[in-house]
Amino acid sequence: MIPLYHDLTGETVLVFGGGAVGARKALRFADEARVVVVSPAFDERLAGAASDVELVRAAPDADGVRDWIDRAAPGLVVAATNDAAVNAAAEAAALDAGVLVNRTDVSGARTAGSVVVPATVDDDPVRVALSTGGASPALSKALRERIEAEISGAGAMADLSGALRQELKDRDIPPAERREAIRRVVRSEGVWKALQKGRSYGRQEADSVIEEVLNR
Ligand SMILES: C[C@@]1(CC(=O)O)c2cc3[nH]c(cc4nc(cc5[nH]c(cc(n2)[C@H]1CCC(=O)O)[C@@](C)(CC(=O)O)[C@@H]5CCC(=O)O)C(CC(=O)O)=C4CCC(=O)O)c(CCC(=O)O)c3CC(=O)O
Ligand SMILES: NC(=O)C1=CN([C@@H]2O[C@H](COP(=O)(O)OP(=O)(O)OC[C@H]3O[C@@H](n4cnc5c(N)ncnc54)[C@H](O)[C@@H]3O)[C@@H](O)[C@H]2O)C=CC1
Repeated sequence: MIPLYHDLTGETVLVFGGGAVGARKALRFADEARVVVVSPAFDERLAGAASDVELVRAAPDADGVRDWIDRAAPGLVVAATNDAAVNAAAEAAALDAGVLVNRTDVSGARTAGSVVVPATVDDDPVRVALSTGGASPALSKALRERIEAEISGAGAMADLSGALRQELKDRDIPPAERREAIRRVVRSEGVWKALQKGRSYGRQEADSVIEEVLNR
């Protein structure tokens, strides 16, 4: 499996099963996509939340699942019921329709078009995705918690170094120096520390790192 980042803006994600797992996936995808959950019952996190998730009370059988996929024209189907036959039908129908599918009740062998949801750490615009290839989701979660602590502040660093990188380009600094300067900024403990106090402190510290490289 090759990890890719997929923009689901403007797409529909169709989730079968509104239990704990269906709810978790639905709320995750609702950050970006339109989400529809089809299920006879809903986890309280879905039922309670005044969220953007559309709840449809129904318990389609294998054929019904196919109809739902045809009508909703989703970009991604999530099979998260506690009925393996319904999940299998959702997977088959999605693959027939050329739609990506996340089967939540199986690990291991995947077919083309089937996707796994990784554990993620988000510090916008930085995003880490982590998978164990389905071997141990609990380990994905544990590693995610470690990485969360490890990369705290990465979003601010991405914003700052992204801006500096553009400024150096605009100043026509030769590529080799530009790269060296940016590489030093993102590795500088001083800049990371200063950024915790605020962007302008980080900026000041980064400027001195950059000047040191440019004045060599
Ligand atoms: C294959 C995959 C398919 C998919 O869902 O995409 C899948 C499958 C299964 N998960 C199961 C169980 C658990 N899943 C979690 C947690 C997460 N599971 C997630 C992803 C994935 N789970 C995909 C592989 C990811 C990878 O490659 O590592 C995460 C990362 C993302 C998310 O779901 O949001 C999220 C952590 C999010 C976070 O916190 O960051 C926990 C931990 C807990 O609940 O504390 C447990 C209980 C402990 C355990 O069993 O490990 C079972 C057995 C069910 C049963 O026993 O009946 C199956 C089916 C099977 O194994 O057959
Ligand atoms: N991928 C993951 O991270 C994990 C996956 N699982 C697997 O995911 C599945 C779901 O787990 P939970 O949410 O904990 O179970 P759950 O029992 O809490 O939820 C299942 C939901 O599916 C609904 N449902 C039943 N028949 C349906 C149908 N025909 N159409 C639509 N919805 C239907 C039920 O009403 C219920 O709301 C289980 O099979 C489990 O093995 C479990 C834990 C983690």
